Amino acid sequence: MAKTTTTHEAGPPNGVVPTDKKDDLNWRERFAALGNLPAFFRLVWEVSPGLFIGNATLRLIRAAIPAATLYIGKLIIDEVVTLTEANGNSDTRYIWYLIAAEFGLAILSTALGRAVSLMDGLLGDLFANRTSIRLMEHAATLDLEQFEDATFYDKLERARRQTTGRTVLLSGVFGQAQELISVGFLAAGLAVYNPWLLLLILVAVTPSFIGDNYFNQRSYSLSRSWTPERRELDYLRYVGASDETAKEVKIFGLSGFLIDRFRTLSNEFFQKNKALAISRAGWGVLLTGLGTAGYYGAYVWIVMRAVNGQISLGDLTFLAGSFRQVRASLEGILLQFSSLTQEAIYLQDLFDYFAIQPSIDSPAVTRPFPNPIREGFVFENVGFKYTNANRWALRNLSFTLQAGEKLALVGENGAGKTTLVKLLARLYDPTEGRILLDGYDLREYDLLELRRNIGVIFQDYTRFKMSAGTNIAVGDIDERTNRPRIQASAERSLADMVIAKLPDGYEQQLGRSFNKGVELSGGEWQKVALGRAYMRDAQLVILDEPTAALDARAEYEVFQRFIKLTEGRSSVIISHRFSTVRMADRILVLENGTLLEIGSHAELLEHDGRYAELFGLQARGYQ
Ligand SMILES: Nc1ncnc2c1ncn2[C@@H]1O[C@H](COP(=O)(O)OP(=O)(O)OP(=O)(O)O)[C@@H](O)[C@H]1O
Repeated sequence: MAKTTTTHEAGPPNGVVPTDKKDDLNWRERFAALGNLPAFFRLVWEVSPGLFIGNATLRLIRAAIPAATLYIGKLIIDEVVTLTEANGNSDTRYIWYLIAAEFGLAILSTALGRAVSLMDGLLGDLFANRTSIRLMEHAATLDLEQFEDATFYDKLERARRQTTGRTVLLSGVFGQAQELISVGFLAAGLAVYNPWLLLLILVAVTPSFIGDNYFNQRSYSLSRSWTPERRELDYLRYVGASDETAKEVKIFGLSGFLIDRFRTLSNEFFQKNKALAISRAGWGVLLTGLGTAGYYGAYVWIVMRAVNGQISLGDLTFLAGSFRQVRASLEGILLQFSSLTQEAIYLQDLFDYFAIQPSIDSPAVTRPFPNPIREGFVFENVGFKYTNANRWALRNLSFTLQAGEKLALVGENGAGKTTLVKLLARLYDPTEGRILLDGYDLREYDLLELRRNIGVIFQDYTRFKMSAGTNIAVGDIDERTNRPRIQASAERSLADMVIAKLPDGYEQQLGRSFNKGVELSGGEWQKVALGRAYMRDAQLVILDEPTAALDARAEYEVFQRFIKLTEGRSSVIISHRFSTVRMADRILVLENGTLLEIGSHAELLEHDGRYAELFGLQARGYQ
């Protein structure tokens, strides 16, 4: 791959192409999305059954409070009327009990409200952590190729957003259930007086419900169809204001260009959103106006009945209060319902992401990994094409990497060297042909065991913003506390000299993103990354140009040591420096994804083909 940077920094994804446009969801799909709720609750339950049950119980109790409070209010007013009529000749103890009861309910309601939001918060945090962990666990199982696909990235980004936003759904659904039960109590009270009142309420709240649903659907469609652009916005924000890119942004004066692009994109989104928000607000006023009219219609009816002496003053306050509450709660429930279906649809993105399955995996029955490797790796007519590419990155490739052999790969940029290495480590599987290890297809071995036996240091290795010691230990992370081993690896890769100069030595935080972090030079980073190759007891060690930033003397020394220290083990070295390449037992020359020549340095010079030509070119350059 023609790369312009040498390292892979932990930044946001780039590469923005249109994604799948499943943006217009109808009612049926919205209801179907509610089907995600049971799975969601299973996840919440797994997080903490205790908090789950506690939350549900407290909410149930709280649901009964509004109806009880209103009813006690009615009793108080009726009692006041009785006491007034009795002209002070009556016992007032009863009314004090009633007031005490109402006070008790008010205190209970506040206490329960606090307890419930505390539990919501705790559950939400636990859920967010658990989902983030699952997200990372799942990402670890997926194919490298899936990460290079823009549609996949959109899914991943939507899923990532789910990890933090789902607390809203959590309290939303619990709150809905609580409100529904609460409405049930109040509605029962209303129905005793007149069931038609309930029908009137339903008619009054329906228009605004339909309106809200419609607008929620449109805003979901808008936000979803804008996923790629939002990713681009994130990316622009990152490139425009990050320590990683600041150098080039300044030198090339890119900030104007980046800001213009950001402004154009964000403004376009803002305009679309604004249009939607304005029309939503306008319709909202009209439709809720209808609801209000319905409410006052019923209110007039209740007041007239009280005036005519058909119901008591207490009944009047109870009915008017119940009516107002039922209407507000129903409106809330219906409103919440549409945002609930919306949340449930977003949830679909999370489950979609978890449903993605890797295609590169271990077979059900695996073959024991050879230790030691006896015959080596055999490429049999191997061809590979990247999914999104229309040309073959490798084609008709047949050769053997013998056990214990040191093989160098040579070829121009884009010839397919890195791709070949990725096939060896099963980051991809061949599109055509097969790769055998000791006579059996690589796909027959356990994937993790294969990877454990292969150590690769890529040219775009990751500069982890962690300690120097950890940056070496990632070569075999289980050994991260094994300081002698880390030190031995550092000595072998010449990183020990780099680390000796750091104030905190192996504990030194690297990279400037964190407090007290120290930045290394390109060559120093490479020496640290090279240490990873020595951490692992791999049978095949691959170095994909990890020495490009080293000075000539350091590279020579690194490879001298490498050849000596990996004695008896197979290795593959990719380098554009022929002084390094010639140290290998054999050299494989790739051109446009095909094998041009293979042989030892002497043989290839003798052959006087492309290798001899390139070698001569570089040698002359030094004369
Ligand atoms: N992830 C990818 N998706 C699509 N095409 C890719 C991908 N990676 C590499 N390619 C293409 O495959 C071809 C071979 O790339 P590869 O990285 O193997 O070359 P290379 O020989 O290692 O090059 P270099 O010397 O520049 O590192 C190139 O044409 C490149 O554009």
